[in-house]
Amino acid sequence: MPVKFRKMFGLGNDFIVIDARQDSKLSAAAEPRRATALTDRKTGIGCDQLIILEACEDAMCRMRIINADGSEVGACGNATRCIGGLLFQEKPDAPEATIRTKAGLLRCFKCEDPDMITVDMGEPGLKWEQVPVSKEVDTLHCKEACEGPGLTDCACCSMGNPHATFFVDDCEKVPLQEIGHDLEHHAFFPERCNVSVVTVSKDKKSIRMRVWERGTGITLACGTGACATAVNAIRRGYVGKAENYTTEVKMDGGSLVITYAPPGSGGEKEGHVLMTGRFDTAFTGEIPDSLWG
Ligand SMILES: N[C@H](CCC[C@H](N)C(=O)O)C(=O)O
Repeated sequence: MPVKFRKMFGLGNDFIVIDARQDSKLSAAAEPRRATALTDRKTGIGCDQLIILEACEDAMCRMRIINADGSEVGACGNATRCIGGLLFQEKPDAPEATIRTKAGLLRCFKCEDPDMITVDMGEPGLKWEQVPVSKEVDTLHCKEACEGPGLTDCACCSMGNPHATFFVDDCEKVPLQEIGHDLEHHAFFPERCNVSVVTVSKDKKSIRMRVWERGTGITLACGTGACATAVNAIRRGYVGKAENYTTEVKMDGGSLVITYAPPGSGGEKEGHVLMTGRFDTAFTGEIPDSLWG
């Protein structure tokens, strides 16, 4: 029986989704050899991440995230919106959609626009050991990894996966394709990292972001990266109470609206990161036996 999949994407960040909730044997897709065969854009079906849904006792599903290089990781914001949308299509009257990942339990909420989802991405990890980075530093101002043209100023945090945000005058000019791999693998990041180069708009209402993703390379959008960028910009005071701790993160594939009211700032969700944006389903298909092996 051929294995079915859905091709979904969030702002151009694209996913092969395999639903193993009724057949746990399909979790075999997570094996690195099979995962990389599927994600390969030349010889496979092609995607940034492979997403596997599994049955879960304390959530509507478990979501496993495998990067294009076969590495399994803890969080994927764009995929979380896609799976949240899928769960609401299955249960339209559910007040929320819950997804368990390696990083924790995520709650998704419907928006007025049926193609949009809001996700409570939980609390960012702000301590050096939470990111993680290799030594005790102030994660808001890290000089250690600033090795690249124009990179002098980095802030780090975890969204269930490690992120480095480089604030620069003009992120369009950063040669991310050339320097992304070395930054991802910099010794300062013992679990590697996702790298964003960002420029805050003059009116403080938005942030332009380009991203090199751990285990995948440059993508059109990164949900957890947009969250990390907004958290680090708010921590630095580039966006604040006047903007209701909300900013728009503009990526190559489109924008996400992120709210992060820091602990003690008031508000029912203070300390949590809320991400709102589109999700799309492109098509469904069957995996050729040659790729499943
Ligand atoms: N490359 C990331 C996983 C996917 C994150 C991204 N696609 C998102 O939307 O958050 C990592 O290794 O942590």
